[in-house]
Amino acid sequence: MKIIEVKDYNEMSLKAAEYIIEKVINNPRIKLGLATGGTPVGTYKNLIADHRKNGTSYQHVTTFNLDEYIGLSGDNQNSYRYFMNEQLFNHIDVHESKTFIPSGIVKDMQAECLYYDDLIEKHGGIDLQLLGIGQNGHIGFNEPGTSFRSNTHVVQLAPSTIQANARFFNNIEEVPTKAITMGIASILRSKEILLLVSGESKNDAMFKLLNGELTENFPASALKKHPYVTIIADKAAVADLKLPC
Ligand SMILES: O=P(O)(O)OC[C@H]1O[C@](O)(CO)[C@@H](O)[C@@H]1O
Repeated sequence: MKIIEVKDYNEMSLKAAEYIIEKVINNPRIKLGLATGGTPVGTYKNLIADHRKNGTSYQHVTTFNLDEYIGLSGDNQNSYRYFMNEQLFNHIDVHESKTFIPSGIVKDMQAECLYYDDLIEKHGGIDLQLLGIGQNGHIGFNEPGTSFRSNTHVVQLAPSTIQANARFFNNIEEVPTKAITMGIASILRSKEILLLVSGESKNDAMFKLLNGELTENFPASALKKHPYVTIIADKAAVADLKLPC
């Protein structure tokens, strides 16, 4: 794992955007794996600013998001489809038909899970997967205890995740308790992974990621098995941690 330490959230967001832009310029047909949550918002802002200023085009780019809440349709303001439209897709020239997010409202969720992994595979796989990390080490919505062999699946969200994500809802009761997420194996099939980590609240997760063992009790530790992982972490996230040189 390569670790890039930066000053703060803004620098992390800028560096991450530069990283992605370079990949898009080098491969205009790139398949990007995208994430939601607070962490990538600044990165998306920088991608939009660059698109407006320098004209980086996403016309031929295909995107796959990690996860979606069960029960929320795309026009629900708390759905991840809505989030992605608002935070990125509506502001760049990506084709809507090339932006994929698992559906949280179809009747047959098992079929949707199989379909999503299949869809990614049919597109030749994800070239670059952007990730955030939960305080409990979740990646996507893969909570502690998730099998490293998991493909896209339906999950029961951990109380700590519901609590952490309640800030986006009117009250905690509105936070869905289930989600559909790419599994750990689905994520690890990406050719390259870019993990963003910011803030003191992620310090403990960073410590476990760098110093802890490979264990399904800490989902992000699966990233140790991947040959091409870059982490961009800010000072608060790595404070007092010994970083490998
Ligand atoms: O970026 P945040 O809001 O801290 O969330 C961390 C992770 O948890 C999730 O919100 C749950 O999937 C991810 O989207 C995100 O990467």
